Amino acid sequence: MEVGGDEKLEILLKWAAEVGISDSKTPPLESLPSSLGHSLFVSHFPEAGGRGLAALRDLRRGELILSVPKSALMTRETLLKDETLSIALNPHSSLSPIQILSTCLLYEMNKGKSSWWYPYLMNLPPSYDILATFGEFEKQALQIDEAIWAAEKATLKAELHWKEASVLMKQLNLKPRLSTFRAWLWASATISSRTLHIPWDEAGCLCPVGDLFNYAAPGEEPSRIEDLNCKMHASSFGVNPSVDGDATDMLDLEKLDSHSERLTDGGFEEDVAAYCFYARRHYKKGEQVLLCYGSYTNLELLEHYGFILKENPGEKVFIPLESEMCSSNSWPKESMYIQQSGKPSFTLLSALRLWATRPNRRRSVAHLAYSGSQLSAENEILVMRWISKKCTFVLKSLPTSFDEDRSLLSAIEMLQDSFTLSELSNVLASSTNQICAFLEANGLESGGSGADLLSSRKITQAIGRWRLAIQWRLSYKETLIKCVSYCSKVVDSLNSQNVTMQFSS
Ligand SMILES: C[S@@+](CC[C@H](N)C(=O)[O-])C[C@H]1O[C@@H](n2cnc3c(N)ncnc32)[C@H](O)[C@@H]1O
Repeated sequence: MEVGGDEKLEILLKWAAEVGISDSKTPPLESLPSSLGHSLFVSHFPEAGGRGLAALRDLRRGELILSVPKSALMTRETLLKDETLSIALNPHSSLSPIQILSTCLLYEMNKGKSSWWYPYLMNLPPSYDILATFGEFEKQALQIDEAIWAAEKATLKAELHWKEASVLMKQLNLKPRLSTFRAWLWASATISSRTLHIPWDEAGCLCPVGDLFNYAAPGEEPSRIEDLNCKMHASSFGVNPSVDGDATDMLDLEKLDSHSERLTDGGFEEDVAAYCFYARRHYKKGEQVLLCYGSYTNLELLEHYGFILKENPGEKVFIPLESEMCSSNSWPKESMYIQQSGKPSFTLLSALRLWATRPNRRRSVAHLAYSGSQLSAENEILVMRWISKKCTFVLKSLPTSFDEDRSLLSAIEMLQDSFTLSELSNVLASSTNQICAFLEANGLESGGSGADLLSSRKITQAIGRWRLAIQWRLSYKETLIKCVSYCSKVVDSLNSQNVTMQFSS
C-alpha cells in the first residue's frame, strides 16, 4: 500500500533522530509528529517554497538550529562504499563528479526499501521544474533569447550527461524506469537544487532534513555584512556559486576581510564532523526559517532551483549593448545590467557615461566615471535617453506586452485552481490564443475533457512550468518598464535643474 505524505515524513523524522540528526544539544522537549523536538518542525508555506522548516520556538540569530552528522550525508564517498557500484565505476573515470553522484543516486533509488537512505529518498520531490525540464512550448514562452538559450543549453547538457552515463547505468542493471532521460533529469535536478557545499567533494552532498530549508535571498537580514558573507560562501544549496562583478560589492568584499565574525548560516564543521545550520536572524515561533543558498538572478534560480522570486535583490536584467560600450571601459560585461528596481547598475552607468563622452575626452574623465560620478548634465541625459530607448525597443520587440502577460497569468492561475469541470469550462471558453496554443502543444484541444486535463500529472506539470516561464518574463518586462520610468525621472530632474540655473544666471 502507498504510504501517505505525512506518514512518509514521520518515517523520515524518526529515522533522522536515530541517525543522529538533531536540532538540539539536549534531548527533545516536545514531540509533535513533524517536529524535530527542540528548534524546528516541518511545515507548509504555499507562497514561499512549499514544504519547509518552521521555528518551534523563538530563535535567536546565530543559534545552532540543526546538525546533521557526516555519516548521514549522502556523498559520493558514502555511496561508493557499495562495492558493486564502486567496481562498476572504475572504468568510467571520464564522468564528472556530478554525473557520478547522479548515477549513485539512481542506483540508491534502485535499491528501494533496502537502501539505508530509504526514509530520506521516499521524501524527495517526485518531479522538479528546473529549466532543463522545460518542454519546447515552455521554453519559447520565456520569450527572451537569453532565457530560451539558457533553457535549451540546460536540456542539451543534461541529455549529453545522460548519454555519457548510460553505459554505466546499463552495467548497474538499473530498472528501465530509472535509466530513462526523465529519471536522469530527476536525479540531476535533485542534485542541482538540494546539494550542499562540502569542502572535500565538488559534487556536494545531499543532507537529509537540512535540505528542507527554503531560500531567502541575501539582503533580507539586518546586516549588510551578512549579505556579503552569504554571497561569498554560497554556503548552502547550490554548488552553483554566482559571481557578482559589481564594483560596490567588490569594495564591500574587501571591507569584509577585516571582520572575523562567523556569519554563515550553514556549513560543514570538521571539529564536530557534522553539517551545522545557524539561524541567520531572529525568528518568531511558527515563522519559516530560511537559508541563503547564494545570490542568484531569477534566471539562475529557475535554472538551478525551478522557482523565481518576486522580489529578488540579486536580479539582473541585461539589455543589448553596442560593442563600443563594452570596449571603452574595463568592466566585465556581466556587471552591466538593470536592477529589479529599474536602476541601471553602477558599472552600466559608468560604462555608458564614458561611451557617451567624445573619445578624445574619455581619458581625462575616466577617473570620474569609474568612481560613479555623473560627468555632466548633458552626458547623463544622453545616457538615460539611450537606456530608455533600448528598454522600450526590447519591450516592443517581444511577442506580448506586460499587460497581456498579466491577464494570461491570471487565466493560468484560474486554470490551476479550477477544481470543477464547469469552472474549467469557463476558463477555457474565455481562453486567449496562448491558452489554446498551450492546449494544442500538449495534445489537448480546448473542446476536450477538462477532467482529463486536470487529472493528468504531466499536464499539471506543464501548466506549472508554463506559469513559471510567464512569471519570469513578466518580472523581466516589469524591470524594463521601471527602468524607462527611472530614466525619465532623471532626465526631468536634470532638465528642471538646468532651467532653474538658466533663470538664476
Ligand atoms: C532545498 S529544497 C527546499 C525544500 C523543498 N521545499 C522541499 O519540499 O523539499 C529547494 C527547493 O525548494 C523550493 N524553494 C526553496 N525556496 C523557495 C522560495 N523562496 N520560493 C519558492 N520555492 C522555493 C524550490 O523548489 C527549490 O528547488
